[in-house]
Amino acid sequence: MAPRYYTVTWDQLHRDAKALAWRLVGKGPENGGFKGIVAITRGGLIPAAIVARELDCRLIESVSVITYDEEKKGEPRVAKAPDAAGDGTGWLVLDDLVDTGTTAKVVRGMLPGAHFATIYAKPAGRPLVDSFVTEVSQDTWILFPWDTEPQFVAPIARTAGAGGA
Ligand SMILES: O=P(O)(O)OC[C@H]1O[C@H](OP(=O)(O)OP(=O)(O)O)[C@H](O)[C@@H]1O
Ligand code: HPA
Ligand SMILES: [Mg+2]
Repeated sequence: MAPRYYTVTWDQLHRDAKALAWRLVGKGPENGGFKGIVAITRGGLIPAAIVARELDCRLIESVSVITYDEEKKGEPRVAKAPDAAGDGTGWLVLDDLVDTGTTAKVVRGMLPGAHFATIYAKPAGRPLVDSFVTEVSQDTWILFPWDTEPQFVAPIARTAGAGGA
């Protein structure tokens, strides 16, 4: 069956990232706010930039998890560890979405003390996140604005084989 696509525009991403920030404000070291944000590259970078601005947070760390290699499909590899975040206690980890949970499992293993948040969550990965905004079905592929661009589509009349006026 063809996958369902959920297209997210820049406007929608900004709105959803701010909705996530609303859920996170007032959380973190006993309400004083998080020590810092760990962005999971690359998809978490833009959400982290938006949430950092809304939470007035200026300490940003990153972690790079590569979940496939040419040789071994699906073996997650940590290309850059989030050294500044220690065990994650008092830190907020951000990603764009959780799908199977593979990435989240690896990052939670490194940062067990962190609050883990994503903008979008699919059912399989949902148990791994502490906060998220929108659930999408497992068979939906989210198209992010950084992966897409508006393009020309022919008028229906031309694609339906009918002659135009
Ligand atoms: O729950 P999972 O099945 O692990 O899928 C979710 C992860 O997949 C995507 O990243 P990807 O690995 O494509 O790398 P990128 O963020 O650098 O594009 C997305 O940004 C999440 O990090
Ligand atoms: N969309 C984009 N990237 C992804 C997805 C998705 O639904 N799942 C895992 N990586
Ligand atoms: Mg990613």
